[in-house]
Amino acid sequence: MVMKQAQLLNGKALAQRLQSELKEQIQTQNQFNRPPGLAVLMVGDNPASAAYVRNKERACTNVGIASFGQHFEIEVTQAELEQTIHRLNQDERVDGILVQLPLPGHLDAVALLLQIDPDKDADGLHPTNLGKLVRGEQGLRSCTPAGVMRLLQEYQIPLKGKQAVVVGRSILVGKPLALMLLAEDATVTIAHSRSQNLGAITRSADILIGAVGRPGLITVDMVKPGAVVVDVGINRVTDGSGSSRLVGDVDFDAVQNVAEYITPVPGGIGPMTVAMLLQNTVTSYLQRHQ
Ligand SMILES: Nc1nc2c(c(=O)[nH]1)N[C@@H](CN(C=O)c1ccc(C(=O)N[C@@H](CCC(=O)O)C(=O)O)cc1)CN2
Ligand SMILES: [Mg+2]
Repeated sequence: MVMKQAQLLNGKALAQRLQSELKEQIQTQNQFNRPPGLAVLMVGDNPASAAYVRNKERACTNVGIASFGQHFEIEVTQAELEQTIHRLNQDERVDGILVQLPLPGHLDAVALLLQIDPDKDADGLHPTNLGKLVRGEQGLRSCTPAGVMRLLQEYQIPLKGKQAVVVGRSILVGKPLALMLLAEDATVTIAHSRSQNLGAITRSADILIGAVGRPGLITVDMVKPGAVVVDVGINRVTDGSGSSRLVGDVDFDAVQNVAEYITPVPGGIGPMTVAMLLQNTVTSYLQRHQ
């Protein structure tokens, strides 16, 4: 039997297009006599975080957003970081501030995010912006879930009345994504690594999102034929020969034979996260001048 392969939801291509559009928008509008500005705060030397921060800063340069990022030694105190955020809140050149997560254990990320001016909250993680999402009001939206929604929209995936299952309940992805799907009239279930009968839940999904951070969590028997499968997991795994590669939470090779659409890792939601961050920064830039 010839199996029909799923169509790829190409986040990398869409992210590149969105970046080109933002670049043009920034070049042609430039109405405030300065470029938009983004400050990425990074603590310590976690190699994955350092790579993401480099990605973000490179993307800023590409589209014409000025970077005001700072890298701190792992010993930095909560007070020092809070002072930096307060200074950036006051800095007129800065439209977006984000704290790269995760932070080392001695720092309180929740308390830190609370210090960011909600109008400069490029990651959409301040309680004010999360509260606006819960209430269905406009506000800055978290980048990874916003990237998922934008990619689904691009491929005109119908959401209204559909069963969406989000596996993962993080504040960065699972919870906000569930609310965004709900706002589009999907019927939403949040499951997680402790859910009983996970396979039975995921098999009910027309739209299945893997967002736990565990390689191979979503196996082919857990996917309804014809489902749209979005893989938010980004896991670096090392194979027997010692070389490492990135995989998501979904067993891509098997699942692509039953799904209708699927996101690859890499090249799916990761690049969309960066594109949404740039977009949020430009949105703040425009709104701060209104
Ligand atoms: N403050 C935040 N921290 C973290 C977030 C976030 O949105 N805000 N998300 C993740 C990491 N992340 C951004 O920070 C991120 C992860 C991956 C990518 C990406 O483009 N991945 C590429 C592959 C890159 C590679 O080869 O290593 C892809 O998937 O194609 C961008 C951003 C945790 N922390
Ligand atoms: Mg992310």
